[in-house]
Amino acid sequence: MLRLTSPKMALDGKIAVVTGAAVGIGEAIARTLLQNSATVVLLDVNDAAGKAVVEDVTKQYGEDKALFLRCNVESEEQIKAAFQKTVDTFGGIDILCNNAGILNESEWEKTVSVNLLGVVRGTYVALQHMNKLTGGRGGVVVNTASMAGLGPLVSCPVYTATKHGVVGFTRAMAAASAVSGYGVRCNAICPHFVQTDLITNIKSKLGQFSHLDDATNQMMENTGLLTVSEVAESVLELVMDETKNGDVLMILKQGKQYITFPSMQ
Ligand SMILES: NC(=O)c1ccc[n+]([C@@H]2O[C@H](COP(=O)([O-])OP(=O)(O)OC[C@H]3O[C@@H](n4cnc5c(N)ncnc54)[C@H](O)[C@@H]3O)[C@@H](O)[C@H]2O)c1
Ligand SMILES: CCCCC[C@H](O)CC\C=C/C=C/C=C/[C@@H](O)[C@@H](O)CCCC(=O)O
Repeated sequence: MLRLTSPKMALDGKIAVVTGAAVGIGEAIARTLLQNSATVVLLDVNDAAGKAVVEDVTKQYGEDKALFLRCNVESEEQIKAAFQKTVDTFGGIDILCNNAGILNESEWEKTVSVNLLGVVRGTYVALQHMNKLTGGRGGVVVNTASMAGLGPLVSCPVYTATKHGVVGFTRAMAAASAVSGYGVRCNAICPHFVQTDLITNIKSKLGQFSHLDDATNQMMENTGLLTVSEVAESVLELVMDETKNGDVLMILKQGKQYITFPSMQ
């Protein structure tokens, strides 16, 4: 295939928004998209860390390639403002990575609000800008689910529910978009355990299920930990491969695999 640009230029001119981008998987996603020439807007509630990432990547990729905006994905108002600022500043949105997420089985309603409702809010507001039927130029949404979106994590029933919801919402949105002609692809990643802040001090996050932390820790020991870069590379694959819509990519230490779901026909 004749490449008109180098692979690293593949996202030149594309505008990406990444939620939960200040640290962890989201930061790695943002950096990987920047490495591939996208312009990236980083959204997070951690101002200090988010601004530090932008300061660092600006040295590497130049001015006007990255912007941090404080945005709590629990707030539709803040999401609308951040996305409008993105469009006003850079001219549109081509890529959305709904990545922000927490694990807290005590504050389980907050976990639902961030992990599931935040993905719905982000997708619906982004569609107002990306949908070809309403003046957008199409694009792709990649949602960060989890292996806990494919099977139960015994110590985190609500977290598990949110991630199952992200997988189901992603697949349904992909189908709705394809049938409606929105021109927006929707995919999800399901990583196993990744070395980030989210998996530190697990016992303190399990609430009434804290007595089950041994089971989870044992699973973690058995499987090993993914790096954030390994996860970000999978997000890049789903962004770049325009054949991917409604796809769910499971990411394990020993490799990655697209999930096949039972046919509804
Ligand atoms: N670490 C893992 O083992 C693992 C595995 C699979 C999936 N995930 C998922 O990956 C995503 C990122 O998690 P991580 O491991 O990088 O965690 P992390 O705690 O290192 O980073 C999460 C980021 O999201 C931000 N955030 C939290 N609540 C927010 C909100 N309301 N609005 C905006 N930003 C918010 C945090 O400030 C932080 O910067 C989450 O959705 C998580 O469920 C994590
Ligand atoms: C308490 C830590 C929470 C980390 C949450 C992250 O999203 C990472 C989730 C990682 C692994 C989840 C594994 C879920 C496994 C279940 O699907 C189940 O199949 C496991 C049953 C035991 C087994 O079959 O090995």
